Amino acid sequence: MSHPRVSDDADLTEVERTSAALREKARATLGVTGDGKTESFRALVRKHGLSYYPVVALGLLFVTGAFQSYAFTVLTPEISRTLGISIGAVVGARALFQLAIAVAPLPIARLSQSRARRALLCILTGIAWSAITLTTGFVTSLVTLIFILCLDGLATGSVHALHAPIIVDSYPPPARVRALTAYTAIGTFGQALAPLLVGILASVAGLSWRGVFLALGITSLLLTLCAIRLRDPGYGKWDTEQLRARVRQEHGEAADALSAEDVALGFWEICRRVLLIPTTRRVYAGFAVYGVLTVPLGTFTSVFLEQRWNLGPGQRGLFFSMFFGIGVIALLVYGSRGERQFRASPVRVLRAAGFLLAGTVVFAALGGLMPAFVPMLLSFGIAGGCLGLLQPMLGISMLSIIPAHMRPHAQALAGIFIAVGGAVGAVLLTGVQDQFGVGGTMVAIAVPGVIGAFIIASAGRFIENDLDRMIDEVVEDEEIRRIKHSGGHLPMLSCRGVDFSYGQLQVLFDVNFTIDDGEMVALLGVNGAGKSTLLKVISGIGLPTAGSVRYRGQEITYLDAERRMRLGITQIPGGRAVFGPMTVVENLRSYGYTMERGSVERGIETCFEAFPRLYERRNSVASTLSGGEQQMLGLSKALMLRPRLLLIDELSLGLAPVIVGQLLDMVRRINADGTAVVLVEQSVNIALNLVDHAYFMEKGEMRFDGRADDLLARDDLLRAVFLHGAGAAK
Ligand SMILES: Nc1ncnc2c1ncn2[C@@H]1O[C@H](COP(=O)(O)OP(=O)(O)OP(=O)(O)O)[C@@H](O)[C@H]1O
Repeated sequence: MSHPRVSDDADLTEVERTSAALREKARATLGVTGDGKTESFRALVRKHGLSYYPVVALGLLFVTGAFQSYAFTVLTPEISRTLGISIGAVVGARALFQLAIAVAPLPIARLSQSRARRALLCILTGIAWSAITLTTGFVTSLVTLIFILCLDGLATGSVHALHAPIIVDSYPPPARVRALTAYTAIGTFGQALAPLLVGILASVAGLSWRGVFLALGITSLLLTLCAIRLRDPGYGKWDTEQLRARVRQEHGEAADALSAEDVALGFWEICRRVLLIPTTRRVYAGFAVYGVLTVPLGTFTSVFLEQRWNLGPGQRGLFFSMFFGIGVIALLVYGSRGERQFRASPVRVLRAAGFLLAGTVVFAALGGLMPAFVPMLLSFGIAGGCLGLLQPMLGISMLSIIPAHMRPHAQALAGIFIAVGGAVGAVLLTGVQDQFGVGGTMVAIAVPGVIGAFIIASAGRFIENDLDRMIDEVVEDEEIRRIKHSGGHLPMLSCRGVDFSYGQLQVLFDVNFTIDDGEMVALLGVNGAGKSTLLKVISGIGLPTAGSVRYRGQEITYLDAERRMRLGITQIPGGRAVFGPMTVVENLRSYGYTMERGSVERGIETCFEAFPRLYERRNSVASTLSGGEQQMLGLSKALMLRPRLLLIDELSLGLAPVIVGQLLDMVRRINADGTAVVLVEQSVNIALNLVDHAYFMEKGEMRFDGRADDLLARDDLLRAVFLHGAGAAK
């Protein structure tokens, strides 16, 4: 028999109780109070001894980032004439620029992953893009233009990855929407100022486009220097860390000095985890449409203004100033209203964002169709107002549901979606321009825009759930630390509230499962109940859509399968768990690829001692082995790796009783040597003979969790197994 179960899950029940008790307080800590009341921004800044500097400094960096881009937008016709390249080529070069912007945030997020040095990265990239803007004045061909634009795009990456997360970490949740809108307002003001400045430099000061870039480069450098005192506030100071403190308060404990866990997710694991959040996915779809709008549309609008309305660079500069200027006004007016909306419910913010996106495209299309100048200006003005509000609204919705240290990654991914939208938009709109002229491009933008608006508004359905999920994750994490610290018992592995879906098909529902060190448990249920899926969630082959997996007290829910294997979790999948075309020895060697050479050979010896039949067939190709021999080979993986936790899926299926007996003896031995075993079995008889503790699943839910003897008394559950004719002999 396996080791007796030490844990009665009381500690984990305590975690769930605390999570439930803290949820409302936690939501308030994250700024969602449900009442929509707000204190003034100034009062909040004073109360918490904060300053306006982060908003202003980052806003200035945002402004300088805009210079190069908008000088380009306004001067597109002149640049294309001087360099002798078509408008299509310029739009293509801009698409590459967007691609560079898209790629850049990823390494920037990576650089700030383990250490909070976001401010430093922002300043350095600010200096870099100032130098690049300056150099743009010396471009002589399409190739150098593309090169410069790509460099600029790479430097601009920090805006996407780091600015909003720094703002969010610099101010407490009740002030965040306003801090973010104020930052966006300063940046948008820069977007309004940049074209105006370009217009003035080009027409009033009479500079060529090259001169304009030189002047902007110097201005950009001076503004960047104003941000030099920016410091990183640290990750999650106002939210996730506050939530942790609340957990400790709940238990009347002082802040403890536990060290951080070392199962930190890697870069791609974080990206994958962010992409699993339903709200985030929809918001990203919205960002893609935002990219279609902002990237190529700016360039086409400039050409549209020249061709349709004969506007020179100065007048075009004025036009864009108006466009973004209205965005600034909208942001200033919206700031506190947005804060109230968010506090009442973030669903409202997302719905409003959907409307605004629809408004932007519809009014931009109308602007393209207007026969008279003033109505055209008015339409674009309204579009500018809507567009200005979009980014902070999408930004705050997304960042509020993502743990602090993952926010740069989330922003970086948003940048990619904007860029992909931009690139697709450039291709589509160039096609439309060829067919229907530049006015047609303005109208064409309405279609994807309205679709994007619906997608964003639909994210509202998920955001409340996703917010609670983040809260639960942090609270649970802190609870576990506390239990560990106070010497409470934690099971070796625990799955709490696990949901899992294959695409749209949900197959696990709120599943709880635990196993102790050295224990052997059975996981039973009819075909299709979700047993194999639960094993996949534990071993990391599948990632849950909700819930957590903890192993030796550490959260591993989103850790790669390979990393889990190195931590001691090994799965022997159901059916033929071998590499068919390889020989027995080659299969054994492949299991040991994480081990040292000497131990691999020793491990192979052990397997041959345990299964002499395998030794006889050592040079045979695995696909020619019998079912029982293949299972012996599969089980040898555990003998080689000596895992802490072994997950075995249907060892006995279709095998003769004598073979099953041999295999099970081996499982017993492995377990007796200290490996905990989860045995998924169709045969109730076999399973219950081996274990003290059993689980029973039905239709994706855990229907029984208790002593194996007690399960035998549950006819209601076991009858299902017998009716399915699953081979139970009891
Ligand atoms: N790759 C997949 N894609 C889509 N659906 C899947 C996939 N794998 C399993 N499913 C579905 O998920 C549900 C649970 O399957 P799972 O294999 O986890 O059940 P099980 O309890 O292990 O059953 P069995 O004992 O037959 O292996 C089933 O309805 C199955 O059809």
